[in-house]
Amino acid sequence: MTSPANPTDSPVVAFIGGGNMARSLIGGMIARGADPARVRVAEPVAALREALKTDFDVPCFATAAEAVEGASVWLLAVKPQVMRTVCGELTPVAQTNRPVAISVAAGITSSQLSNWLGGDVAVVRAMPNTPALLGAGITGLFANERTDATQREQAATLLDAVGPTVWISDEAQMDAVTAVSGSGPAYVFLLAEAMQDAGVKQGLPSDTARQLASQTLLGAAKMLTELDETAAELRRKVTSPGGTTQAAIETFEAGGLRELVDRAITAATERGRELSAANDD
Ligand SMILES: NC(=O)C1=CN([C@@H]2O[C@H](COP(=O)(O)OP(=O)(O)OC[C@H]3O[C@@H](n4cnc5c(N)ncnc54)[C@H](O)[C@@H]3O)[C@@H](O)[C@H]2O)C=CC1
Ligand SMILES: O=C(O)[C@@H]1CCC=N1
Repeated sequence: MTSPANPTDSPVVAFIGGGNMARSLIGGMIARGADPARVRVAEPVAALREALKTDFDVPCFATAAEAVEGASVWLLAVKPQVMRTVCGELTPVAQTNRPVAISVAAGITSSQLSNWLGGDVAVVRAMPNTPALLGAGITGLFANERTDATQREQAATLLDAVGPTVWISDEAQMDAVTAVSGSGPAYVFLLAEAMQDAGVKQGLPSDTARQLASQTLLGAAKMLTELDETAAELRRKVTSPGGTTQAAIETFEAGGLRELVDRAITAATERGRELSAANDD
């Protein structure tokens, strides 16, 4: 988080839900200098509250109503399936205090969130990912028409603490953002698992295979983000004609990797739409 000249200039942020995604965001914010006293967390699971207190020294509460006391920014980080109930608990205070509600929930739309919080509420949808924990996340953002410039700035500043942010002007695209970058780390972890397992099958010790696969993914990601070359160009530079890479790439292409990735991302995008539809009246 950008360090304000006076730490009390930063808004008090209430996290509703202290699970995996909240933990990644809180960890990233604290590592970048956010004041733990200005981050409040509602989490019903006592063990998760204890871990958040121990690791980040943030005040934790069993209920959402306690956590939002004095908070002008709410970060809703519960599962899509329980979002409506959680918003229902917060409706009176949302209508009185007029916070900006930032939701990281997949699929749930800004109009659903605004309605569930009593109507006419400033809502920002954010789709971060778990590399946020290491400050290496990326977040897609969408703001509804009720948000003002200060609230959009607050949302962007909060998420900028854990990696770059990208504003989306068409809310319908948030499901595609979710499918590419929200869920994306899991695809990379799946690839890492498969590379490690295949390396072990070819005779490498497990630790060695893990180190080789992990550092290769890190190095390739650094080239993708730091060099001014496309993924296709970088791939071609590894692929010597008639060499080992060509043998592997041809196997991937023959196996339909591109179509498989397309089908996977289409399925994730559609699941986002279903999560929204399942929560409509
Ligand atoms: N895990 C990920 O990589 C990402 C998750 N998201 C979104 O983040 C949200 C949370 O996902 P995860 O952190 O993975 O799930 P999670 O299950 O780890 O965390 C949700 C937490 O909410 C708590 N909770 C349930 N009812 C509550 C209530 N009434 N008040 C306060 N807290 C309550 C649960 O005890 C749980 O710890 C989801 O909506 C998901 O779509 C978005 C981007 C990436
Ligand atoms: O799997 C999910 O639904 C959430 C949203 C993006 C990553 N995890």
